[in-house]
Amino acid sequence: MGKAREKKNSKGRLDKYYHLAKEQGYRARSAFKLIQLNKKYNFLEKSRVLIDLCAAPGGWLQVATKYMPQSSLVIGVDLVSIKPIPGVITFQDDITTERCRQNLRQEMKTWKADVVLHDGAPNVGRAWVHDAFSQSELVLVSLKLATEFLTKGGTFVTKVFRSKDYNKLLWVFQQLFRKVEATKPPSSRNVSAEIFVVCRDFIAPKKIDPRILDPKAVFSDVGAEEQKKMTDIFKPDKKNRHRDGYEDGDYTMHKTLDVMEFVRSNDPITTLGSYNQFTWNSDESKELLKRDITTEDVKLNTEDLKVLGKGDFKTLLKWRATLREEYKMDKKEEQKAKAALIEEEPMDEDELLEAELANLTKEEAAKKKRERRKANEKKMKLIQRMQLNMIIPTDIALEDGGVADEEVFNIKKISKDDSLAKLHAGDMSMADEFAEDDDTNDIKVDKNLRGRVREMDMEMDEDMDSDEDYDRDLEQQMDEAYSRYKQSRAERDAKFRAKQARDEDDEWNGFDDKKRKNENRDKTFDSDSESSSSESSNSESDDDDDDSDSDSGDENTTHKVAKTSAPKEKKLKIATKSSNSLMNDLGEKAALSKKTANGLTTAASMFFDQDIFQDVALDELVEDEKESSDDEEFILEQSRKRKRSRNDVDGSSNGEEQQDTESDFEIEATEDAVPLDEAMWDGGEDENSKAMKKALETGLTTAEAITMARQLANKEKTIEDFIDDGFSKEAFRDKDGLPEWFLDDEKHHNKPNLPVTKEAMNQLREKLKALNARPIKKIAEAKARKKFKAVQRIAKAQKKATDIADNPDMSEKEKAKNIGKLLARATKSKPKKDVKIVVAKGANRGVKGRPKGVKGRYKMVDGVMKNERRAEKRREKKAKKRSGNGRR
Ligand SMILES: C[S@@+](CC[C@H](N)C(=O)[O-])C[C@H]1O[C@@H](n2cnc3c(N)ncnc32)[C@H](O)[C@@H]1O
Repeated sequence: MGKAREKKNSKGRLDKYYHLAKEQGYRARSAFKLIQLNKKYNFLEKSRVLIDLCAAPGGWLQVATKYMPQSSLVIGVDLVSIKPIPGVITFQDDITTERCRQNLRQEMKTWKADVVLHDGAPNVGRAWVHDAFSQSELVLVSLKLATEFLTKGGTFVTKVFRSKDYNKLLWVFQQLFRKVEATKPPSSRNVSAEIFVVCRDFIAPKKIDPRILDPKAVFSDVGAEEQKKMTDIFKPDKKNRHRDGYEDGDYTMHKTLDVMEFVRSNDPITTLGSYNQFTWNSDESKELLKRDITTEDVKLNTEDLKVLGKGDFKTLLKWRATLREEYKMDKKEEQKAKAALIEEEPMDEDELLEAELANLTKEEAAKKKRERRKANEKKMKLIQRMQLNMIIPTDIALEDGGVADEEVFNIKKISKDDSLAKLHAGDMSMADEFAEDDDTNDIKVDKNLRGRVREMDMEMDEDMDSDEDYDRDLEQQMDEAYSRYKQSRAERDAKFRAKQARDEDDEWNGFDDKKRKNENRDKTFDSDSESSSSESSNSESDDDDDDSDSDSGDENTTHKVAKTSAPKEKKLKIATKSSNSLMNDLGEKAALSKKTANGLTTAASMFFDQDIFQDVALDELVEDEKESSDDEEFILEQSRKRKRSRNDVDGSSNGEEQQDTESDFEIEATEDAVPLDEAMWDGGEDENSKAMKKALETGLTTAEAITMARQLANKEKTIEDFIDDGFSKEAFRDKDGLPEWFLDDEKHHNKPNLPVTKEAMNQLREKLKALNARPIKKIAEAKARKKFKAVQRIAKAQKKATDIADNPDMSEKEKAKNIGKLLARATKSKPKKDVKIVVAKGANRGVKGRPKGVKGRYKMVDGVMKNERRAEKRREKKAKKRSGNGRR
C-alpha cells in the first residue's frame, strides 16, 4: 500500500485538488474543473436541464446538482455504472451507440437541455471495444448528441486534447455556437494536454450538414494526402499500408490511367503517385507506342508504377517532357494562361491612362502635402521667432530676398545718382529720404508679411482640415476598438459585467448628462416678483429663461429671499426642483454657463459669492458697474446672508452686521421647504429623498458620510466648508466631446480624496460586525413563528385551565392535577417525527416510490451517501475535538 501511495505521489497525482475533493466529498478531483469553468462562464446557475455524457464516477454531476437551481433535471451517462446521486438520473451506456441516444430521448421526454457536458476520454484497457474511437471522435459524437438535445442558446462544454484535430474541432464548434472559447482551468494539470472548450449560445440550426459531425469528413486531410503521395514516389522503398481505408466513393485498389492523360496532366508527380498502371489503349497512346522515344524501358515502367524506383520515374518524366515539347503543350498552356489573364483583366487604354493619372494625382497630392507641412513648420518657427523679437519683419523680407538688398544697399545706384556725393557733402535730406524710404519699405514689408501670413493661415487651415479628418478617423477607430475591448471583456469577465450593470443603474450624472441638463433647467435662478409687481420685475429679470418659469410650478422646496431695500420691492427666490443643492449645481456645466439676471453666468455669480469678494470685490463691482442690476445686489446679499448664518453657527455673530443684514433680507420658507442641510444631499429630488430616507432608516453607511457627520457635529466644519470643498479642478471640467475610453480611464484613476477618519472606519466596522452577528432573516422568521405558536398554545391551555378551575364537579385535587398536565403539555414542544433511513441495496435497489415494508416517514440513501454521512460525522467529531484542545 505504501508503495502504491508513493507511486501516486511521485506522479504528483495527490495534489491539493485531490485533497480538496476528498475533504468536500466530491467523487473525483475533476469536480473542480467544472467548478472553475462555471465560475468563469456562469452556466450552471441559470440552467434547469443538464446532460453529462461520460459522467462516471459523478464528480461533475455532484457539482451540477449543487450549483443548479433545486429540482433541476440532471442526467448522467457513462460506460461504467455511476453510484446514485440524490436528484440525478444515471444510466450505463456507450454514448456512441443508438441505444444511448434512445435512452436519453426517453429520459428527456419533451425537455431540451440548457447544458451538455462531456468530459470523456477513451478508456484504454477497460472499454477495450471502444479504443478505436479517438478522443476527437468521442468529442464529435458528444457534439452530435448535444445538437439533438440542446436548446437554442444552450451551452456545450467539452474536453479536447491538443492534437492535429484540435483546430478542426474548433471550426466545427464555431459553425454551431456563437461563442466558442478554449480554456484550461487551474485544476487541470499542466502536464495534461487536455483543454476545455466552452461553446455558448447554440445557434440551433434547422438543418445541420451531416458532414460537419462526421469524423471522416471533419478529420480528413486532403492536402497532406496529396503531399504524401508526392513524396512517396521518390521514396518507393518505404511502403505504407492503407491505414486510412479507401477514398470516399472509390473502393478499387488497382487504378489505371491512359498514358496520354499522364502526358497531358499538369501535375505529373501526383499522377505517378496516384495510379498503379498507365495503359496504351487510346488511339493517341497507340500512336505513341510506335515512336522511337517510347523505349522498352518506358513501356515496362508503365506496367506497374508501384514498383518503380527513382530512376524509373525520372525516365517516365523525361519521356513526358520530350513529348510535351514536341507537341508544344507547355507553350499552349502558357498562352492559355495568358489568354485567361487578358480575359480576366480587360483594360482599355483610356482606363489605363485614367488609372495612371489617378495614381499620379494621388502621389502629387501626397507630395504637396508633405511640402506644405514642411513649409508650415518653417513658417511657424519664423512666427515664433518674430514673437520672441528675435527677428524683425524686414529680416524675413531680406531672408526671402523680397525687398532686394540691392535696393537698400545698392552703392552703385547711389553713386550713380550722386547720392553718395551728396551724403559726403552733408546733405542730410538724402538721409531723410532714405529714412522715409525705410518707412515705406517697412510698410511694404508689413503688407507683404500680412499677405503671407494670411496665405499661410489658409494653407494651414487646409492642412488642418486634412489633419482633422485624420484625427477624427483615428478617434473613431479608437472608440470602436475601445467598445470592442469592452464587449470582449464583458464576455470574459463577470466582475466587469457586474460593474457595467452597476454603472448603468447608477450612472454618474456628470456635467453634460442630458437628464441632469433637463433637471438643471428647472434649477435656474428664478427672478419672480410677487403678484403685485410681477410685470415690472419680470421685465428686469431674465426674461429669456422660459424654462425656469415654466417649471416653477413643480417646485418641491423653495427658498425665497426677499430684498426689501430694492427699489421695486423685488423678491428673488432660488427654486430648486430636484435638489436645492448648490453642490449639485457645481457640476452642471450647462447651469454654470447660463446667464443669471445680473448678466453674469451662474458660475461667475458663484465665484463672486465667495467670502473674499464679500466686502470688497462685489461692492466695487456694484459701484463700477453703473447699470448693475438688482440681481447683483442679490448675490452680494446672499453672500452676507451666508456669512451671517456661519456667524450664527459659531455663536460669534457681530451685532451690527446682523442688524444690517436683517434689515435687508428675510428668508421665507415655503410650506414644504426642507432645511438647508437636507438640501445638501447629492442627487436629484427622488434620489435626494431616497438617500435621506435610507440614512434615517439604516444610519450612515459609508465612512465618508460618517466622517462628514462627525465634522459637522463637532463644528469642525460647516456646510459652507463642504460646499467650498466641492470646488475642485473636477468641478468645472468640460467632458464634451471627450472619447469614452478617456473618460472611463479618468473615472478609474482620477478619484477625489474623500475625507475618511480612522474613527469613522472603526464605527462602520463595528456596525457591520453587529449586522453579521444578527441571525439571517429565515432563521429569525422561523424563531418568531415558533415563539408565536408557543404563546398561542399557552393561551389555549390557560383558557382550558380556567374552565377546569370553574368546573364545580371536580375536586380541588383533580383540578390541580389536570391543570398541571395541561400546562406541561402546552410548554413541551412536540417531538420530531422519526425519519426512517432506507439503504438502496438488495431488494431496495432501484426501487421507485415507497420500498416494501416501510411505514411512516422515510429517506432513501445509497451506500455512498451513508459512507459520506459517516465521513461527515467523523469530520465534525474531529473538528470538535480539535477546538476543545485549542481551548484547553
Ligand atoms: C475523466 S472520466 C469523467 C469524469 C467525470 N467528469 C467526473 O467528474 O466524475 C471519463 C469517463 O469517460 C467515460 N467514457 C469513455 N468513453 C465512453 C463512451 N464511449 N461512452 C460513455 N462513457 C465513456 C469513461 O468511462 C470515464 O468514466
